[in-house]
Amino acid sequence: MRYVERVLEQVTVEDDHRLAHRLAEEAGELLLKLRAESGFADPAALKAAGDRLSHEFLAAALAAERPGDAVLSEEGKADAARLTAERVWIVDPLDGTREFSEPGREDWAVHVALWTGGRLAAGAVALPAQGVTLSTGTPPPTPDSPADRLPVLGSRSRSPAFLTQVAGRIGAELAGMGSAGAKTAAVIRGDARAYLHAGGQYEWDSAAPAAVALAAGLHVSRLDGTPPVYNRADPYLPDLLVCRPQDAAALLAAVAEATTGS
Ligand SMILES: Nc1ncnc2c1ncn2[C@@H]1O[C@H](COP(=O)(O)O)[C@@H](OP(=O)(O)O)[C@H]1O
Ligand SMILES: [Mg+2]
Repeated sequence: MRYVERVLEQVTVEDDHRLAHRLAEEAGELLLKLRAESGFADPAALKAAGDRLSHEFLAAALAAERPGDAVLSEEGKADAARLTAERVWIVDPLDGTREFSEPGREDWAVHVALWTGGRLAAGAVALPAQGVTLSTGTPPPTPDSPADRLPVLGSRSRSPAFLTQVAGRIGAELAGMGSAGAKTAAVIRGDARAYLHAGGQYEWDSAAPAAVALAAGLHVSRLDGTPPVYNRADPYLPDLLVCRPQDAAALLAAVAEATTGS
């Protein structure tokens, strides 16, 4: 390949950070507009329309901007090419779908992450109703000494009971919030002590939040302490811990205690 062609084709990791940020933000703008125009009279229709609108935008934008890359999306799971692809975008067009359909709630997100070389290389979590997008290109600083008595966050609708016990182990209460992205963002910004999830989830729910949290220097693991692995044949990834590194050992020990009784 000639030098000029090679330069023209080269996509840097900075470009990927920027693209993740821009696409998550633009999908979020479409979702805000949809929410404003549709109202909340038919929550099921609003959820379905939001999922579809954001998925179609992201799928078309990724096909145009990165035609050689594969996509794993909550709304388009059947792309088998991803299993042999070098670069895979892992996308949740609307995370916190339930909260998106409820008036006044800000705990919903758009997730865009890039997996390559066996790891998450870029990602963005847009929180459109909060006017914020967190991304790996410019990871936000995490406060060194967050305020005492911050809650540990879990699913608003599906947190298993043992997570209350786990939060108690570091002297915190478990509070409910929608969306894996919104909960992870709250930990990054110092508004919560940790995000704990168990009982079921998929790669698209946690890939972009994990990418941003790792870039911000936080601990991200499964509840058994191992790193989450992305772009597997079965995208089921049922549990997650995001916290400050200094809280990880106590939280993981509390999970082990609560789940094995040891
Ligand atoms: N037990 C479970 N099984 C499968 N998915 C789950 C789950 N609990 C939560 N999730 C998914 O994880 C995301 C965050 O959940 P929550 O808001 O409850 O914390 C949601 O994604 P979607 O909103 O994209 O469906 C939700 O569907
Ligand atoms: Mg989701």
